[in-house]
Amino acid sequence: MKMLVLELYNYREWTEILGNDREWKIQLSQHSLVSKLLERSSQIGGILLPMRYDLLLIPSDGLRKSSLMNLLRYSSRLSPVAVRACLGYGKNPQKAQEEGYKCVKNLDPGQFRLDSYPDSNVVVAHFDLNGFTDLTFRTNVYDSFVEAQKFYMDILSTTYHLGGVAQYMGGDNIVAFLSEEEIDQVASIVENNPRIKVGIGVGVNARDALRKATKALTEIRKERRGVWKILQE
Ligand SMILES: Nc1nc2c(ncn2[C@@H]2O[C@H](COP(=O)(O)OP(=O)(O)OP(=O)(O)O)[C@@H](O)[C@H]2O)c(=O)[nH]1
Repeated sequence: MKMLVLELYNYREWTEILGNDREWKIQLSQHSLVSKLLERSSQIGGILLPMRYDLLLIPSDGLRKSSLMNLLRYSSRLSPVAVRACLGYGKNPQKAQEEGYKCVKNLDPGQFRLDSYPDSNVVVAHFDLNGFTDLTFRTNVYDSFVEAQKFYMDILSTTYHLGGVAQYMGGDNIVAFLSEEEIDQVASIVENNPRIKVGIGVGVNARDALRKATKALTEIRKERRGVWKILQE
């Protein structure tokens, strides 16, 4: 599996020159950059996973090298600091990003390294809590946010051990990128927990897999049965 690792070089030093009244400026800069790179990565069939905001990931199986190179040049124009990036390759998303980060740390600012590797199918597990919006026991916004974050931590730690990379997507939605070998393990996660359901998508690239995972979730809702569903075609 392939994972593009982007690093905003010397990001801490940049934040410090903004002075004490900086947090709003950092948030503005980060969300603006993520928004533009999300759009560009989706246009080429991928998705941006913001992670720490100074270290960002793009699942890259099924994406053209030329498209990734154009995206990186674009990111350099937008970023407040130099960008360096490397395409990592490994047996699962976690190993791929690990290899990518090892490579990035040896690059000069502004340098990109996109070696050629074979493509794998992209597997996305889209997890969702049942009845999240209509649970009346919650008394305020913050309780629902805390519940969603607890759910995120549960999924993050479970999929971590499967070599996955998870990202909170808003509401009660968590997506995890995994290798095809781990699909059966995902099903067992939800079979033991009636509160959650998962749609699994297998695609030629991240956007295709995400679309199928969301479609699988929608079908589970319609059928109102089953806690997991896999869509591959
Ligand atoms: N990122 C993302 N957020 C979503 C999606 N669908 C809904 N949301 C958000 O998640 C919240 C919960 O939506 P749902 O999961 O559909 O609501 P629910 O009450 O859990 O309904 P069921 O899942 O059918 O039990 C919504 O208020 C939205 O904020 C999605 O596909 N992706």
